[in-house]
Amino acid sequence: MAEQPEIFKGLAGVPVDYTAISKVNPESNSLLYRGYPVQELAASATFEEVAYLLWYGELPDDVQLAAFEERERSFRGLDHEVKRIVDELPLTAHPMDVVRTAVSVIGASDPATPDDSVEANLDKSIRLLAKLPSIISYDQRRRHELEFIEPRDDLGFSANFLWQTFGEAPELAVVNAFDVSMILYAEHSFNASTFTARVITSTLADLYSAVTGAIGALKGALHGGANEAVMHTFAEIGSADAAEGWLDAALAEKRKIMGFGHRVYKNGDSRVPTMRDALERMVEHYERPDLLELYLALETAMAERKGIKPNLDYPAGPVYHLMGFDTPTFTPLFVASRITGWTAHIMEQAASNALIRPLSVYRGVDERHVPVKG
Ligand SMILES: CC(=O)SCCNC(=O)CCNC(=O)[C@H](O)C(C)(C)COP(=O)(O)OP(=O)(O)OC[C@H]1O[C@@H](n2cnc3c(N)ncnc32)[C@H](O)[C@@H]1OP(=O)(O)O
Ligand SMILES: O=C([O-])CC(=O)C(=O)O
Repeated sequence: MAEQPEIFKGLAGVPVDYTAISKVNPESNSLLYRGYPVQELAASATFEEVAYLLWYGELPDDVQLAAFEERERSFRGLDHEVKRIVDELPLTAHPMDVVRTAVSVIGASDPATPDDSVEANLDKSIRLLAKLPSIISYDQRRRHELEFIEPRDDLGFSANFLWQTFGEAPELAVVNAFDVSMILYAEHSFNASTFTARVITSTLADLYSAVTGAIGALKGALHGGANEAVMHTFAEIGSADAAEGWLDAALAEKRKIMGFGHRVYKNGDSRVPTMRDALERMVEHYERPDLLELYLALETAMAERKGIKPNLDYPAGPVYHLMGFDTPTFTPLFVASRITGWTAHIMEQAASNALIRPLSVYRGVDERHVPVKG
């Protein structure tokens, strides 16, 4: 019998291409965006600066940043057509389905959709970055029978996002924590949704098609959907003293504990300490020490039972909860950030393309023949 090729299920451990956008290093537990450690960016840059860095390869100077911010702010509004189609979607639709549909509508209405020049793709990317907060806040508010709040062009990305969602001038501490989450979620090499975007781009399909596919890939609980699942877990557990018992029962049922584990990091996610600091600040701000106690109790129990550490979704979920976002809106918040990384990868793939088409090893029934009738 012919020797069977080795199969790498889930492409685990298989390098499939080069990238200059980010470097995930599990050995040093570090993450670099275009060479800069993500912790330094979270401490000293804004999310807009990080978006610029991911797309253009360098941090902007003051003039470049001012021009970039002005452009981003000018695209924040939503066309009537997008609102009309969102309004037609049932409230049973998950907010990720709403975001996916809205991006698809924007792509179908944009005359520049087939233009795959770098300039056109940068333009589409900044438009999507600017519009996603409007889409997400519009959807959360319609579910509470609240009117859409028009974007403000005197606020940065994160402050405006919070303003459009809650209709109150957000406090600086909250804006900062939200901005940190956007920076940390922005980019992570060949994760499942980014790879999906690259596969779609590799067929020469347009940027909107690639982003729509990436949103679908992010929705699943093994990827972006885990930030929502963390809050469901917390609701199920109730309080810190119930965490150990809950975990033992969940593990006995062979359940995956959402917000823990990672395909690449096996000794903790490089982004968690920064996001956990933000969580601690928010717990203090909103006076919810009980939430941090529950967070720590489950983290400790998971370390003891399985030796598995949290990923970024574990601290991000409770931060968004404290800010007042509805739980099903958490993964769309991930989209609002990751649009930067996805589109940077779409442009990188387009610039050095090869159709992505791996092989499979057939193990179905042997060749057979359709019986001749009559
Ligand atoms: C921003 C992000 O997208 S980060 C990822 C968010 N996803 C989650 O939080 C979902 C929960 N986590 C998981 O399901 C996994 O850790 C994944 C999918 C993220 C990574 O999975 P893989 O690299 O395929 O690792 P794999 O699933 O093979 O896990 C290895 C072992 O650890 C166990 N394990 C890994 N994560 C978990 C978990 N969260 N809960 C319980 N057990 C786990 C597996 O059951 C497996 O055990 P076994 O060897 O006894 O079968
Ligand atoms: O890298 C991954 O597999 C998942 C992840 O953490 C991310 O996309 O941020």
